[in-house]
Amino acid sequence: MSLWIINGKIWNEEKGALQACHIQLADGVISSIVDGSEKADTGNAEVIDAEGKLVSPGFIDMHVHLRDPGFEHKEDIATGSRSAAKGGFTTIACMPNTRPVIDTPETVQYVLRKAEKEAIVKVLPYAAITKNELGRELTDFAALKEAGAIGFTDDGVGVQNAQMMKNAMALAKSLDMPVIAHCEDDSLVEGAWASEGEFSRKHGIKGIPNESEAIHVGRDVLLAEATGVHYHVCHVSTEQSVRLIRLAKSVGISVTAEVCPHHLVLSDEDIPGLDDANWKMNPPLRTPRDVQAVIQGLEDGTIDMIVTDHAPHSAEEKARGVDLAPFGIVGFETAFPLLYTQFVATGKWTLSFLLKRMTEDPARVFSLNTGRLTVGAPGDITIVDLDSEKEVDPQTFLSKSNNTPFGGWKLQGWPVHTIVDGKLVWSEQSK
Ligand SMILES: NC(=O)N[C@@H](CC(=O)O)C(=O)O
Ligand SMILES: [Zn+2]
Ligand SMILES: [Zn+2]
Repeated sequence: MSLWIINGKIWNEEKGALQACHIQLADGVISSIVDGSEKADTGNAEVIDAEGKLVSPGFIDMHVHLRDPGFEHKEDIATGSRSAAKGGFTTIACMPNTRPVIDTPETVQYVLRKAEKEAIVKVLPYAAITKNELGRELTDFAALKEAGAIGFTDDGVGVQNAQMMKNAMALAKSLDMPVIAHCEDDSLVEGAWASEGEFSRKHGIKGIPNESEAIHVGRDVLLAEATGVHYHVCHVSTEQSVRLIRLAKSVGISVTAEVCPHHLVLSDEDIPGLDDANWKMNPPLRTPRDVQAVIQGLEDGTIDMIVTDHAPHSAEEKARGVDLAPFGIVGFETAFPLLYTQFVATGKWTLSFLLKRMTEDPARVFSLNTGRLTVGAPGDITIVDLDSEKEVDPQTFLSKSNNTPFGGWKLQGWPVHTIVDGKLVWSEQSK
């Protein structure tokens, strides 16, 4: 079976421009790329007429929450994967803060088997650093790796004990596996949900200080230096963290980092008030100065990639009020149009800059065999209508949850087809 994508446009790096082309996919891989001025010999193959739309490597999201097992009222592997496909993602890496926590080989296998049966995109599971993410006892890293985990993280909470983190890093290093860290010192955060800044001052509420994140980043880059592990920082949100990662990279420490669309686009000063928990996420929206610093960090290569941290929660849970509602927002179905509209359509970034942070760079950092459009590469492709403009309507999300602060935003550049291993898995027309 072969599939042709005709009349699309791919980014040509040398020319710094989009170039017309036809792409053939066969046996799951990209089998030929033909210049758009030539005629594609499609024979009796299935054909997608991309009509001048962007043909990109499928987006890769190395930080997502699929909530399966245990919290399937928020999301499950099937719906999470459909939501991802609609956002143009073809590979997603899911976090272990499920119930049970993904801390045994059996649970890793559960995720992989269910993904094999029900997911329409590639799902890569992380396993927990500590049992039940309680920070007390390391999991069996060797067995978890053997079962198919791609890295270790206690995302959702920070590893509070430095010796525990150092032991985890040494063990991960011996297995050639990365440690992925949610950086948060609990003692500095207690009871707060918004950042220390204009918003917390105006409303007279306790703020989360920037050091709560950066103190772990500083500790961990030193531990990464001591152990030699590949250390990856989750959802970087502060100026201080960016500074520490930049310094660590400059002295050759093996550190990489990610940032979320919401931390690039929103600050605490955008939070409308105290009655909408769709503005509550972890890390919190920081000050405009931090937003500028994470943008700068991404632009100068300190931060390697963009991830959504897709964190679905039910409407009922989010309606409990800002103090009681869980932290987190969904991200798959708004990520690309949000960043395209804010940074590419405004001329701040080139299209290729954005695409690389969502394709090539995560693939490079996590050694994934995908993320590029070359003959022989897996047929993971996203087709985007860069001209289409649409309002974000959370009610139309394929995710089970619709906890987003971006409802009603008018955005440009919506994915229209998603192809995984040469197979069309989602189309705008099919909804
Ligand atoms: N980001 C969030 O606000 N929430 C995440 C946990 C996490 O990513 O730390 C969740 O699991 O809901
Ligand atoms: Zn986290
Ligand atoms: Zn997360």
